[in-house]
Formats: sequence, C-alpha cells, structure tokens
Amino acid sequence: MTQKIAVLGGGSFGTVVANIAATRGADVHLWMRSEKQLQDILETGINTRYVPKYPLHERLIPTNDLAGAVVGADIVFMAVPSKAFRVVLNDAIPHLGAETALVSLTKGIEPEGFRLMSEVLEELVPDHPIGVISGPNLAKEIAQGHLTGTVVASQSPELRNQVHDLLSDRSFRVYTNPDVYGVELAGALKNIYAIASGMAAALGMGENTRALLMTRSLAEMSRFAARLGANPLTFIGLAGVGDLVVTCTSPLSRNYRIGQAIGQGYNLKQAVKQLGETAEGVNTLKVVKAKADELEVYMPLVAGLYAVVHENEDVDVIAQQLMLGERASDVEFIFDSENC
Ligand SMILES: NC(=O)C1=CN([C@@H]2O[C@H](COP(=O)(O)OP(=O)(O)OC[C@H]3O[C@@H](n4cnc5c(N)ncnc54)[C@H](OP(=O)(O)O)[C@@H]3O)[C@@H](O)[C@H]2O)C=CC1
Ligand SMILES: O=C(CO)COP(=O)(O)O
Repeated sequence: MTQKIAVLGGGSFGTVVANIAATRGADVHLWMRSEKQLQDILETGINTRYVPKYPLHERLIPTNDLAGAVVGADIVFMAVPSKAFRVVLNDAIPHLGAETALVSLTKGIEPEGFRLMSEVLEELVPDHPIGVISGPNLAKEIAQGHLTGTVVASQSPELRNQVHDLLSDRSFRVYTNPDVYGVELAGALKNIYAIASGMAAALGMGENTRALLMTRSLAEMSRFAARLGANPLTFIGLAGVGDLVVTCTSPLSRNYRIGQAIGQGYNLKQAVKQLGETAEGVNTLKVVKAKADELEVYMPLVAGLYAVVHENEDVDVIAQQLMLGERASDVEFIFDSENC
C-alpha cells in the first residue's frame, strides 16, 4: 500500500526530504505556513524561496492545511527550526493516528531544560515510535543530486528500517544508528563550530589552522556529549565527523556564513538579517555555553566564540587566547582509559 508521509516545514531541508520520499513512491504532504509560498509552489512546481531550480515531484502535495497533512500519515517528519518545533508539534498532535511515527530533521536544542527534539517528542508523544535524522546533509547539494549519506537514529528497529527504505535512493544513502541522543547532539553541536570556522576563514586562516580548529572542535563536542551520557563513538560517524567537516568547510552552510559575516566585521544582528534563513548555531551556542558552565565542562572554543558572538569581544584577541590557552592532550579518551 502507498505510504502517506507528512513533512512539516517547507524550508530547504523539509522540501528536499519531502521530494525524495515522493520520488520513492510515497504520497507526501509538505506543510508550510505561508500562503504566498504555497501559491508559488502550486504555480511553478518549485520552492523558489528555499530551493530554486529543484523541480518537485507530482506526488509531493504542498499544503497549508496542517490537519489534512497529518491525518492518516504513516510518518510525520518535523522540519521546522527548533524554536518552532514544540508549537508545530502541539498543533499536529490532535490529528496523529495511534501508530504514526515521528522523525525530527531539526538540529537544535530547546533552551528551557536543555531539551533535544527527540526529548520534546518523548515528552509530547510518548506512545509513538520516534526517531531523528542527522548527518552531512546540505539541502542545496542534495537538490543538485550530489551523493549524500545520512543517519536515521531510533530505538525502534522497525522505524529505522522504514525510514531507510523510504528515503534510500541512488544519490541518497541512509545509514542507521540506535544512539538517538548522540546522533542528535552531534548535529546540534557542530553548528557552533561551523560558525567558528566561517569566522576563522574570514580572518584568513591557513589549512593547518582549519585542521587544528576542526579536530579540537571534535574533541570539545565529544567531551561535552560524553558528559551528558551520549556514546562518544557516535561522533566518529557521519552525524559527528561527517557533519562537522561539511559545515565547517562549506559556504553553503548558513552557520558557516554567519561566522564569515562576523569575521568580516558585521555584528550578529546584521549577520542574521543578511542570511534570512535558519542558523541554529547562534542559539545553540548560548544554550551550550550555559550548560557547560553549569556542568563545569571544559569548552574553550565555545567560551571564546560566545564572547565574540554574544558579548562583542574582539575576534582577533579571542582567537589568539583560544589556542594558547588550550590544554595540550590530543586524544583525551586515551588518557582517561590509561587513568593518567
Ligand atoms: N538546510 C539544510 O541543509 C539542513 C537543515 N537542517 C535542519 O532543519 C531544520 C529546518 O531548517 P531548514 O529547512 O534549513 O530551514 P529554512 O530556514 O530553510 O526554513 C525554515 C522553515 O520553517 C518554517 N518555520 C519557521 N518558523 C515557523 C513556525 N513558527 N511555524 C511554522 N513554520 C515555521 C519556515 O517558514 P517561513 O518560510 O514561513 O518562515 C520555513 O518553511 C533546522 O533545524 C536545520 O538545522 C538539517 C539538515 C540540513
Ligand atoms: O546541517 C546542515 C548540513 O548537514 C546544514 O547546515 P546549516 O544549517 O549551517 O546550513
């Protein structure tokens, strides 16, 4: 039987995931709040605002009727920014079927209570199968057909297989992982370091410096994640290293572009306005800085970036302090295991 899929959020990632599912034979309802955007897609067959030049499959039905999109859906994919996640989910809940699975595509953290999106799902729809998707997935590259790998994480093997079968195609490879928290945390945290990398690029860093920054970012994010109970090994997979590499090197990443703009001398407000799209890392930086302070986790890159982005400290001064002040152990999990 043909699956019914709902994707809530008509931005760049929601649109490409919806289109892949439609191309794979599902009936896909792509919900967006904007009437103007809906009319544009109905007229042109393209989401010109978010993914121009990407023709949408005829099985993809754009809509702004949330109830109609969700009713009878086998899977609901949540593709709105984290700040809108809870509100949109609450609106969807009365229309969910008893068996409907929910999968988050969102890479952010709710500030109140430091909740990841899977935790919001667990809180609000505890009886439904839930999962997350994360990985090196620049939406615009997926739209161009570049070979891409993603990770679906869920504690339900059935849901992992269902999403794998739904979305796998010649250019989109789906890998699976049971570590929901680690996969999701990696996707949220790397946005912070993408901002740092964009900033360093604007300041003229060399390739040695880029390698240093990315490797120390990985050390810092896995240290934080391990403290919160995630499996640090998840961070060497696609959702960790993979996503860190792509967002720390590509100007297609919106977080990287925020960093670039700040490195060029714009303030945060100007950088965000110029971007005009979602850059989750700006808020994630705030939330993670507060959590790291609370838990006393050593995160010098987060602390330095926070000072520049949110406290207007001078970027050159902080950049110098950062690398000079860092602790000198390379792979600290080795030291931990040797009890040094
Ligand atoms: N783009 C990418 O390459 C990837 C993005 N992600 C993650 O996916 C999530 C969504 O990002 P992305 O698609 O890129 O974002 P975009 O900025 O491209 O689009 C955001 C979408 O969410 C909608 N939206 C925003 N606020 C609300 C709200 N309160 N109620 C309803 N709809 C709302 C916007 O509608 P409107 O246009 O009306 O404002 C728009 O359709 C983020 O967490 C991001 O980190 C994950 C992997 C890849
Ligand atoms: O998460 C992404 C790629 O995997 C998208 O990154 P940005 O949100 O920085 O564009």
